[in-house]
Amino acid sequence: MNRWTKLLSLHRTQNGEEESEKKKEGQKDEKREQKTKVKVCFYEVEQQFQAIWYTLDYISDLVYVADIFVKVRTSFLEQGSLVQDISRLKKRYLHSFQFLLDVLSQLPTDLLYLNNFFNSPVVRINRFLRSPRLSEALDRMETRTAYPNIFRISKLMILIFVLIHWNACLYFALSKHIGFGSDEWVYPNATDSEFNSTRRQYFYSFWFSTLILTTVGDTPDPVREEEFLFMIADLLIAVLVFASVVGNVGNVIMNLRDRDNVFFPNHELVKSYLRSRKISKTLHKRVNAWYQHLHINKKITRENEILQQLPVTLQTTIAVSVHLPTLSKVTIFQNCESSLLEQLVLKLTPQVYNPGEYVCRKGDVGHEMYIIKEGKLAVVADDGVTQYAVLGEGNFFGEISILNIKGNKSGNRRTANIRSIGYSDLFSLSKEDLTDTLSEFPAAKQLLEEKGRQILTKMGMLEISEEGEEEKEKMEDKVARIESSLETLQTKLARLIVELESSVRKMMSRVGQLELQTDGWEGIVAEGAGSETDDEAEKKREVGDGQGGQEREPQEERGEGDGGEQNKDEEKGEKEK
Ligand SMILES: Nc1ncnc2c1ncn2[C@@H]1O[C@@H]2COP(=O)(O)O[C@H]2[C@H]1O
Repeated sequence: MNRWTKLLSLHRTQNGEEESEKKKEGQKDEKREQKTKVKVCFYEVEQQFQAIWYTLDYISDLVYVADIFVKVRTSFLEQGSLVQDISRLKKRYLHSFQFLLDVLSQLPTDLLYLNNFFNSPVVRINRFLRSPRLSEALDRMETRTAYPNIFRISKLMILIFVLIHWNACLYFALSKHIGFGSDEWVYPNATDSEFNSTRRQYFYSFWFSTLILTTVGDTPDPVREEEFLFMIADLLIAVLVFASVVGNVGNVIMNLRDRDNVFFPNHELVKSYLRSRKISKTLHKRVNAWYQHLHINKKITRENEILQQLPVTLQTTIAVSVHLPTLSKVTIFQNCESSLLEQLVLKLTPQVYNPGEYVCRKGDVGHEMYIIKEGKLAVVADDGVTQYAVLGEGNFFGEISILNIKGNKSGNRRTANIRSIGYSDLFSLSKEDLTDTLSEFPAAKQLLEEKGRQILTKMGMLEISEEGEEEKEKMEDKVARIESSLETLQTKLARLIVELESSVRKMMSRVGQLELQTDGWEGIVAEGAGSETDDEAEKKREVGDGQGGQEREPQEERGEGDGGEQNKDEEKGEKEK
């Protein structure tokens, strides 16, 4: 605060001194003095509102300092995860180029005011180093605003305005440097009462600058070299300004048209088609009325296409939040699982019908069913006048012809005419999508079929033949029998499994026992082999001879003999095991 008052008082005393000097010195000295004041273009404005200028300057400095704190605490993404650790954030910021710019922009260059030569706001030029941060902030705002086109145009206009303002200041400063009124190009003589006021000076300069930068008006021809240079630089900038204005405005218009084309079907295209095909006026009017209704009431019929740019989960969430109020009014969807709604919601196609238009006609092949979002529709007789029923918000229709209800005499044909009473907003759901979804949700399918059956019965279009009844009973019997035999099979299988398990256990224990028995045999067999006596060898030989004698025995006995050998082999095998 002290510094601020000191700076103020310093400035005031300097100004006071300058004022008195001005009075003392003559006309020649005045010109020299003007040259030093060129640094500040509209000097009087600066003098008159010094307090305001200083306050604004230091408020903006405070904002810059606050921004440094914000920047230090701004988290960043590292390998997809958000880093919020303060020490890491600090370290990152302190090592960044942004930090260097921020420090340089906050250097207290205002102290140079103390030097008479630098006594000009130009000493604060280092604050311009903050401009990348400003453009970053503007970019963020542009992505967040709900009106990006208006924002873009406003930003462009403000930038052009600032550019024209700076150019006006430069023009005035140059005029002052050359001498007011010294030729046609410069600012007219400031001593002239008409051009004396600061307001007039600013407005004239701004107007002059606008003429040059927008290249829309005739400006006096430059006379001096400085004037030529100024004009050349300005005209070059003007080309860029003009190009960016045209480009940006063009972009905005394109965006608006694109948005309209995505939101609503292209009216111009259909119009020219109708013209080229010489369509009758009444039909033309109906088409126009439909387009008008879409535009005026913001009925978007291409929601699915617009949302397609988003990931599926986001699409579903948005679609559910938009359409849930309608779907929750539909009786069949009221108590159903949320997953069914989620599956359905992306398959719904919005459709809008004009008053008196038929949504479907009796006898047509049904390809989709409809859910009423808004409006009223009538089930009408073929005369188009007699109304059987009126359907409203939350009702659905068109399901009978696509559900393949058993006994439906009309098959896949529409059972009634449905006509829109006023404008009506519907969701259509194709046969394929409905079948796909309902295959996973049999309860909803049953409800739909039940409702269809009720209507068909009322209309006497449901066929319940005796043959059909018998067939049904037979089928039910068969199903019951299959069920009971399945149950018996299941019990038998369970018993078998238990038996198998117990015999496996028994076998294992037997094998264990045999292993224990045969453990000591190897050693005994080896010993026996070594001490085999001549008598034993003799006995063996005799046995061998006996076997040879058996070969000569009759057939019946051979069988027994073989069996005896087989038993021995089995015993050997078991022992080996
Ligand atoms: N009396 C009625 N009341 C309500 N809705 C009906 C009536 N008659 C027919 N509909 C509906 O109108 C639809 C016409 O096409 P669908 O036959 O596919 O399915 C029909 C039913 O959903």
